[in-house]
Amino acid sequence: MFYMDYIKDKLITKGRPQAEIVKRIQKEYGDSVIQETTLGQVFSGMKGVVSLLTCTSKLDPDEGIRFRGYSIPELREKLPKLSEDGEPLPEGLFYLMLLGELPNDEDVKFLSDSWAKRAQDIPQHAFDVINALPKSSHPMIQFNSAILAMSTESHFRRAYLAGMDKRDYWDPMYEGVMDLISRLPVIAAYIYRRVFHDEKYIDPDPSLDWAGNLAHMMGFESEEVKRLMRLYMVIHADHEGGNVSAHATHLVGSALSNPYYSFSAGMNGLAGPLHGMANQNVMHWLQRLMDELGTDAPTTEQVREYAKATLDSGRVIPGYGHAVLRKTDPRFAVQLDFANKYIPEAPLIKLVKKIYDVVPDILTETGKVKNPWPNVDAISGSLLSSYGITEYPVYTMLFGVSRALGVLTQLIWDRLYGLPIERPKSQNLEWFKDKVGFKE
Ligand SMILES: CC(=O)SCCNC(=O)CCNC(=O)[C@H](O)C(C)(C)COP(=O)(O)OP(=O)(O)OC[C@H]1O[C@@H](n2cnc3c(N)ncnc32)[C@H](O)[C@@H]1OP(=O)(O)O
Ligand SMILES: O=C([O-])CC(=O)C(=O)O
Repeated sequence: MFYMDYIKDKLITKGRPQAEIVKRIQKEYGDSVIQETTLGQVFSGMKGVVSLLTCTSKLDPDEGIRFRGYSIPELREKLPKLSEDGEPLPEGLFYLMLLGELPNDEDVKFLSDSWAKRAQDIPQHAFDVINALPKSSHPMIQFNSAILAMSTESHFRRAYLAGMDKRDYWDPMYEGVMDLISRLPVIAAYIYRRVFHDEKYIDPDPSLDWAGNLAHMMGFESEEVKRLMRLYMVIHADHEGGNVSAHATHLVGSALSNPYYSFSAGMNGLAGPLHGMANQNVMHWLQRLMDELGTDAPTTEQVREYAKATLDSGRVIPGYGHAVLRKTDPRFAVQLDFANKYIPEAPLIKLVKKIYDVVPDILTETGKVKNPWPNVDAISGSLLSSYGITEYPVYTMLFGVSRALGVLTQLIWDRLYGLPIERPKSQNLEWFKDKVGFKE
């Protein structure tokens, strides 16, 4: 057993009975049919196939994400903040996802302090690995290389090799997850300053909260940027279990890979243009539009033509569409609210709104896009950029720092539940043809 803090104590008190339920339900109801699966679902990326047990958050196609039952507007109201007009602290969301209950100010302070302390012990070789890469390599390459390099510190790997009882795996997993989450902002800020600010690094300030400290280490001292960073870190944290980064983390973790290996797998998925990298691609798409038209305030007709040209050339419009959502993403809506409140005149925000007016109709006209509405990525980069974080290539990395909160919390719960290795069945094309009676 590792050092017992009160959060761990609460976790195991809640976790043991839940683990018992998982075992019992599997034993008593293992043969119950819960769903039928169509060939269309398999061939369209397993959409709608219920095949994962995830407790941290749940996605409704119309309402969007709820974290342990709480929507984003509810979180903004109920989670601890540093000031009345501030945004909720990501520490509080982590607490909620881990324990299923709302934290108080002391809980959040405990996590801020604990993460600040754990962030001090990053092994030098994690920075050496980053420095060995060309600065021109994408920040996600540098970020993920550092994550893998830090796996030398894995408590889980050591405990496993030492022959730990499998019922206790959650414990070193918790320790590794806490270390990893605490260290990601330091790594991300280091990469940002290395690539874009002449290697002029800024030391962490342990008196700051986790997201505030990230803004500080990146070189942004204003309360406004810190507030935005807290919001960004909260809204990107989790999107139930089936999205690529969450699923990849869970899948690799199911082989009892340590949290660093598991999270690294998730980050490789986040770096794909249809997932987290869409936030950077939105900015390229907007930039090209402004360059081609020579204005940051195009007309409706100009945006329509530009969007149509994108579709005609066989590309997707980044920031629009979703595999599950069927309405405007509430994460888009909350960022738009934020922008309307604080920076309504920012040219990029006006452009985002113009695109929102035009693109859904164009996507609907294709007759095939299931969700023509904007997702989180349609605005996040424009918001960051309007606040001075103008370097697009770091946006997915910032998304990754936030995503750690949800997917790594779930990894602790995976080990608490005692979930086995994941191994779905695959079949070749002949099998599917036979199954449905397909004739050539
Ligand atoms: C944090 C996140 O990961 S949010 C998502 C970020 N990704 C993006 O914004 C990229 C743009 N969006 C997309 O590519 C898609 O909407 C995805 C990847 C998000 C979802 O994909 P799917 O679930 O397969 O979407 P859907 O079932 O609606 O796709 C049907 C067709 O519409 C197309 N389509 C979907 N969204 C778009 C779009 N934004 N622009 C153009 N075409 C689109 C698909 O490419 C597909 O075309 P095809 O039949 O010729 O292959
Ligand atoms: O849910 C998804 O598939 C993609 C997404 O929006 C996320 O992971 O945040």
